[in-house]
Amino acid sequence: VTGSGVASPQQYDVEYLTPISVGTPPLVLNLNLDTGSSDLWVFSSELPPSEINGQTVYDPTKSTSAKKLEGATWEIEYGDGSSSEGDVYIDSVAIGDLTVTAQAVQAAKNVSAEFTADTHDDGLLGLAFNTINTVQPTRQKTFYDNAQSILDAPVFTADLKDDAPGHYNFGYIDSSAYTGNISYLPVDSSQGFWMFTSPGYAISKGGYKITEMKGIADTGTTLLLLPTSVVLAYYKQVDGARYEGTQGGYIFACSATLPDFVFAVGNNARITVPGKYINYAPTDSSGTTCFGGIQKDIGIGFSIFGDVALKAAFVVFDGPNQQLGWAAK
Ligand SMILES: NCc1ccc(-c2ccco2)nc1
Repeated sequence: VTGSGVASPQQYDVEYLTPISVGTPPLVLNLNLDTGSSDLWVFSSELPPSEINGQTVYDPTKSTSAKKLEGATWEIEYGDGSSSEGDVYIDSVAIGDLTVTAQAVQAAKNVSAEFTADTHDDGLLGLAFNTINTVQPTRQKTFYDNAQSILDAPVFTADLKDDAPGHYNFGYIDSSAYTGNISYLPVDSSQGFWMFTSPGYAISKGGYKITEMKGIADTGTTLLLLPTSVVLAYYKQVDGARYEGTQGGYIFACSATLPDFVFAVGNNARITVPGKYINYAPTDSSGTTCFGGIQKDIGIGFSIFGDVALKAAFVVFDGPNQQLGWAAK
């Protein structure tokens, strides 16, 4: 079995939403497929109406295949400070032609203001490792983990694009979606993430710098968060760039020319993030000052290769072999 879902960018590619069917009759929810977390949670009929603002809600009483997981609860907080909590149903979940009949669907009873304000996002579908699922007393498996045994190949791929629809594919590698070869790196899943180490980087035509960057491939984070030394070296190449505390990051004139950022995948493969992707978005409606797509990974303990980096690549997530594949496209 294989499955494919389109990944549609929201404004400024802040996140990508994929239509997923839940329950019987199938209810289509637009979810944020997030390789940086492992909970599948959805806006639900159990929320106070004040916390719903246009989202489609899952009502388990209306799904003939829903079964309450008695006594199970969940609560999660994300790196951006957003959070949600609720209870759990076992129901059918499908992405394209791929159906998992007994998937834990975490129904939200409360969501933070950031989620209420994100009117097009009906929830998240976690694609990291089961060990960081938050359901208590018994943690639940991710959609990908449940699907592995029926997939043609036990992998999924992320093909995110700059201001254009891409795809998440399950069970196969679409050889028409990338160029050259796929270079595979070992994954350290001990913290529950798709964690890998890049041995170095280059800035535009600058020299290659050997410096280990341990980071996670995280489709649920918008930006590329890197070690301070690398970030300083990058913005040194951008005339007028400066760290603006009130904005919480590096800003520059929207008219600035931004160099490409190249990171190494193993010793002889490279992924080039075009400078255009690093001119992330205007900081205000005047469009004079822009916010950088590369920022510091301060306080996290590792780097985060978020959408700004991932949309420059075709990425293979291989759980059984604990490896990440990277290809240009
Ligand atoms: N890195 C996981 C994640 C994904 C989305 C969100 C979010 C907040 C408001 C809308 O969306 N927060 C965290």
